[in-house]
Amino acid sequence: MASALQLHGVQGNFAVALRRSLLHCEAQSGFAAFGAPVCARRVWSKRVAFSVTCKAPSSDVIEKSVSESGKVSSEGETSFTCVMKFGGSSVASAERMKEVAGLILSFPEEMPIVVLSAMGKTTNKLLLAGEKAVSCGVANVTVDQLGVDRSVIAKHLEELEQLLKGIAMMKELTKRTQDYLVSFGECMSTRIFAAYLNAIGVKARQYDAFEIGFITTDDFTNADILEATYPAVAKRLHGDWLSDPAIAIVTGFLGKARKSCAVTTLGRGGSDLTATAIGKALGLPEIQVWKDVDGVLTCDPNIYPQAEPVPYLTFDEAAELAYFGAQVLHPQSMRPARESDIPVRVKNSYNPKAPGTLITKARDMSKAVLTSIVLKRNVTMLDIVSTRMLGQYGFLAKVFSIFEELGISVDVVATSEVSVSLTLDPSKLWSRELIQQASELDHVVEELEKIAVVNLLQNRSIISLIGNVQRSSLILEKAFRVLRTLGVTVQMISQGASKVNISLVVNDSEAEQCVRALHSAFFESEISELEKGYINGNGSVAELS
Ligand SMILES: Nc1ncnc2c1ncn2[C@@H]1O[C@H](COP(=O)(O)OP(=O)(O)O)[C@@H](O)[C@H]1O
Ligand SMILES: N[C@@H](CC(=O)OP(=O)(O)O)C(=O)O
Repeated sequence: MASALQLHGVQGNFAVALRRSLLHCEAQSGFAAFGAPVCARRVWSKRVAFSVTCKAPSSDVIEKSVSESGKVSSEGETSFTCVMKFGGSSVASAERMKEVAGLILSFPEEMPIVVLSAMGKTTNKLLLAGEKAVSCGVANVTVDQLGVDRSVIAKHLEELEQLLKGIAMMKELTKRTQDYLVSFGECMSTRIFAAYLNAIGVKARQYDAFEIGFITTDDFTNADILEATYPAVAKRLHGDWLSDPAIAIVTGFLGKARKSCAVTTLGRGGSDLTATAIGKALGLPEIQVWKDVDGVLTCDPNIYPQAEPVPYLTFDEAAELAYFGAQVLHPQSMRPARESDIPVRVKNSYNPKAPGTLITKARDMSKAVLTSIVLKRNVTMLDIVSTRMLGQYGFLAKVFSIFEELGISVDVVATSEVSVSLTLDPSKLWSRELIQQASELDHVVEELEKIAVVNLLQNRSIISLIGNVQRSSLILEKAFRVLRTLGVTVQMISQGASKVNISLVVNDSEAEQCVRALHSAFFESEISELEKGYINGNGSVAELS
């Protein structure tokens, strides 16, 4: 290992620290304004050959676990330089896979660990196939188009067929079986991609996450990664690299349940979390998530196509944005990156030159007001008013203990001495089902009615204003002027717990119009004078009445 360090003339620890501080400077100073962050990466890569081995921040963990295997020196070095995650939209077809391969190879200085999602909408198709117990058949076509031998996935296609027959016979699809079923999507996309890289002469090795140490809870369809994952994954990837270097192609989204040892999934969009977890495990200098948009945008482009990329975000902003419904990032994906302080770059695989979004621990907030607007639809809200007199202590404790007993998580909360309004989290599959199951909601209400008068309000939306809450007066003043103009009544507001988010609850039917008008007011300077008008659904400006 020492020879690698001598060869490049850079001490591993120093290399990581230097690259991190460059990224930090970029976030603090808006360095990207002088050129895309990718340019900064290239400059850096030229100055310091980036195949340099580097000591990872979590090296104490790696050091211990890997040295136990006798495969690595006590330095705990790794030669992977970054993790690159490509989502379903990036690898939707054979053509796209070729482009992604070209993109990876366009960074010759990088030795990436590549995390892949299932191709295109495969996960949805598998879920549908599970429901209908019929086959989806997308993978065979791709294999032929890439010139990859069908044997690469033949075993999986056979198994999948058997599984679907079994489901059809049993007429039952449990969450555990559902996870096993959708795992075929990632298992096949990674095998196809690795085979393609090898076929074009680039050495690649495929890994199933559940075979290399991704240990999770047994919460099928929404499992959490357990701490034991990090040393295990580091040991395996690192050890393999040392004995036989190759680009690693890892299945996103999947894990292995600690108790049952069955395949689990990390919740929809979970490959982002796989990528950040690998970044943390190996202490890599950067985590890249490649999407089909130019980074994290000022709002969902499906609601408002004029949404703009946000160049810099903090982990806190990104986590809040993801938690409150921005599909672009998995809700838990920022956790490993934040814990190990590894920058995350969100890039567009369809437009690699676009700078994307750089997510770091801190950024220059001196000019920041609003960063992004996020909408979470189909939320259930509860107004709970104590039946006791004023000054009743223990009321909130009782309310929340009921939610704890019933295993329901709560999003936004606003309280007074004798009442509490809150929204129920629809992001987890089980709670989505819960919300749909009137009988279970009735049960919640029944329990709460023992201590309070309860009003159940459905079809609500949470609009989250992510940004600099230090400027909350300005944000609220602007936001409420917009909403007043639209004639929208805000049913709940929450600010305080989070330093980067103000949440407003409105009716579902009004929410999209509110987001468009708020976007116009906060992000489009030429029409930001609220008094002048507001943005209609089609993007035109309407006069105020
Ligand atoms: N604030 C936002 N910024 C960027 N994209 C968003 C935002 N909100 C919603 N999206 C949607 O998220 C999509 C990207 O996320 P996702 O589909 O999970 O990507 P991938 O499958 O490539 O990982 C975009 O195509 C866009 O439609
Ligand atoms: N394929 C899984 C996991 C994933 O992360 O997908 P994507 O990266 O395409 O959002 C899903 O559709 O949820």
